[in-house]
Amino acid sequence: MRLATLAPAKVNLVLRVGPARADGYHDILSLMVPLDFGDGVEVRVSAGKGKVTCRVPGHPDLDGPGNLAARAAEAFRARFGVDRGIAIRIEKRTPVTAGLGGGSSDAAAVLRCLARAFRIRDAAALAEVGLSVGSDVPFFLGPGPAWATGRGERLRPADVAPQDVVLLYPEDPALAIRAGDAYRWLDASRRGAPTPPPLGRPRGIRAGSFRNDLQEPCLAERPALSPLLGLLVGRGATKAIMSGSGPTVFGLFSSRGAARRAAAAVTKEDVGPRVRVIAARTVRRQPRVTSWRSPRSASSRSTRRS
Ligand SMILES: C[C@](O)(CO)[C@H](O)COP(=O)(O)OP(=O)(O)OC[C@H]1O[C@@H](n2ccc(N)nc2=O)[C@H](O)[C@@H]1O
Ligand SMILES: Nc1ncnc2c1ncn2[C@@H]1O[C@H](COP(=O)(O)OP(=O)(O)OP(=O)(O)O)[C@@H](O)[C@H]1O
Repeated sequence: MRLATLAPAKVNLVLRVGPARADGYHDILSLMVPLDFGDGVEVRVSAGKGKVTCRVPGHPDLDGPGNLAARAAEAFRARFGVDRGIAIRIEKRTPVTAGLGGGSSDAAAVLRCLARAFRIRDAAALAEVGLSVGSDVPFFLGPGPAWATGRGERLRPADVAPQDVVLLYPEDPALAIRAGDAYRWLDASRRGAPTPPPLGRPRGIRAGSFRNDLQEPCLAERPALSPLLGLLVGRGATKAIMSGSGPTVFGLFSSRGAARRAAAAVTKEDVGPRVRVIAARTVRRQPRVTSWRSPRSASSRSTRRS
């Protein structure tokens, strides 16, 4: 059986971060929204016993068992007692280590495909498997925009009208930021400072309240990101913030046309040759899974949508 879906990138419109917990993670309050671009993920389930394999054409560093998508498939097999072979192929379009949740989304896409293939309807068990792979994975298993609390695994759907955004992703590896470092820098910046106010609860969805607590410490460590935020505002963004643990920054625009014009107006002279500019839109729903069965096992419906 062959299944395919899109693994959307995400932005955090709000990311508030509490103090470090005893387990090393932080409680967050985040408004997470999928985008209309991302990776293509294909999963082939063999008829008999087999291994998990993972290929990412053009990204040999992401091939193999260490890929979050492969780890999700292994965790799925262990949790649901599956021993069939699973071959994963990822068409990588989302920038890597960008703060756009690419790896987590690939992992969730594989879990969505496998849940469909093995008729798993226990959403809580699937979310647990996802969380064992990463804090952002449960969000990508959900239906769409959501307020995330806890480590990111407690989700409440949010009604977010499509937002037009321009992303600026600096490709220079010296600017990459690992999520653990971003949280550590925040903790260090808060040492000796007054205790931050409690995280509060999900609130109304207003551009004025969009903010990211990881931004300030990340800009202190990566000063080259500050001009990118200024540039987005200079090109008409109503607000510009960093996504997740960065280094991607994004600006919000009043329409798709305004976002496209702003993206086209950002030149290499403005940002240098190594900043990728992407005009995108937030979406209300995660993409669907499509499946094909081999002719022998096919029922009367050869292509179905969930
Ligand atoms: C920055 C965000 O992308 C916002 O959505 C997420 O909080 C990070 O999610 P992720 O990349 O899936 O992160 P994980 O792989 O679970 O964790 C990587 C590291 O980030 C830190 N981490 C992550 C999530 C969280 N709520 N608190 C943390 O302190 C921990 O040091 C952890 O070891
Ligand atoms: N399928 C995958 N796609 C991208 N990165 C992956 C994948 N599998 C493993 N990785 C590794 O995971 C790390 C984080 O990559 P990813 O692109 O998910 O970061 P991110 O966008 O910053 O994530 P987040 O926003 O969830 O913190 C990278 O070091 C990368 O090598």
